Amino acid sequence: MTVRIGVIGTGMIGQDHIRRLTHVITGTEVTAVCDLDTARAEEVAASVGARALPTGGAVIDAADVDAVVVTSWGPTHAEHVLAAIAAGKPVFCEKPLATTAEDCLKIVSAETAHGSRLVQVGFMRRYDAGYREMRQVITSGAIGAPLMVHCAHRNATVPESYTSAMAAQDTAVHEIDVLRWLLDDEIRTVQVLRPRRTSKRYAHLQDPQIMLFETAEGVRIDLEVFVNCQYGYDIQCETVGEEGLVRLPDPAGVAVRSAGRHSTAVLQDWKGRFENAFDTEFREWAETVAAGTEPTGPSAWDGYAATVITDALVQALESGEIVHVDALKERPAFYGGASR
Ligand SMILES: NC(=O)C1=CN([C@@H]2O[C@H](COP(=O)(O)OP(=O)(O)OC[C@H]3O[C@@H](n4cnc5c(N)ncnc54)[C@H](O)[C@@H]3O)[C@@H](O)[C@H]2O)C=CC1
Ligand SMILES: O=C1[C@@H](O)[C@H](O)[C@@H](O)[C@H](O)[C@H]1O
Repeated sequence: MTVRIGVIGTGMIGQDHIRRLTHVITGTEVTAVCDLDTARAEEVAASVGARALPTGGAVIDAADVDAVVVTSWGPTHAEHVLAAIAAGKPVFCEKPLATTAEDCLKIVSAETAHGSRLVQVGFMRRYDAGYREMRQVITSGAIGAPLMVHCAHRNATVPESYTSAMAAQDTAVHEIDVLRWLLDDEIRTVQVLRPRRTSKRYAHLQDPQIMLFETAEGVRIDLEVFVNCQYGYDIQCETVGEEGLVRLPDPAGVAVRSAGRHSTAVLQDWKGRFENAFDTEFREWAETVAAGTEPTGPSAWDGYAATVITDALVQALESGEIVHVDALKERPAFYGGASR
């Protein structure tokens, strides 16, 4: 069976996912798209033989759409995800699930009332081969109980519209999800340290930031977010346990020896770094849609937890204090039972 997909939002990542669903993944086709920029939607639709429809609602309700991909701006996600649940259609929503915890909870309630999972959130790092292997090592017990995790999330540059709060909402949100999943643990406190600001970027921006987390099990996590590091896109993660450690590999690249130097290239953006992860993410999601089974990736609950924790980080950035993530509710049985 070919899964017929409707895509809401044909901007940067929407176009990348449409390419993926058309040319990389087998068993999927994009049949309908929409965008506020109708000319862009028409152009993208024509390039893959799809129809451009006027609104997200029209895409969701279309008879030739079996499942929906939401790649519009974050504040519009909740509306589209809720409409897809009301239509009983599987929906893959790029991060964030919603920009407020309240909207995330509306989605959780709607999905729970529907009675089975329909929503998957686009936290693609769970599909990265390195993170998957790291999780296997941790769960196998090979390094003993995890004690500390050291992470870095560096982007070469960001546009001027990027704000200090986005270091949590847009960037660290990926670590928040992948760390909860890696450790099978919940983040309970957060703190943000403000190092000297880089002079290479905008005066309004606190960059870099050091985020500190403590989990329910007492694991301490430090995360450097530096979104104007200049030299490239660099993701680091090292988990230290009682009996050893496991470190994320750098992406493979040829080693060049020339002019007295031995070097390998550093990737420049997330598209290249996580390309294989995005492919696997969509392949596995489409398989569940084709089989009529529940999605197995990050759930609406994970989307909710990520939003609550990023809210706490923004509060911690402003106050300089340790913030307890008290707002996070207990995970319902529908999503796998009580979190710690
Ligand atoms: N997983 C990841 O690593 C990444 C995820 N993202 C997420 O993907 C989403 C989209 O980001 P980009 O593609 O970078 O943004 P973008 O601005 O390039 O594209 C968004 C598109 O959505 C359209 N749009 C906005 N509201 C709409 C609505 N109600 N109906 C139809 N179209 C609408 C806009 O006109 C625009 O063309 C964001 O939520 C972002 O956080 C973005 C980059 C990487
Ligand atoms: O999701 C992403 C962007 O929105 C964000 O701006 C970047 O910092 C992340 O590295 C990327 O994965």
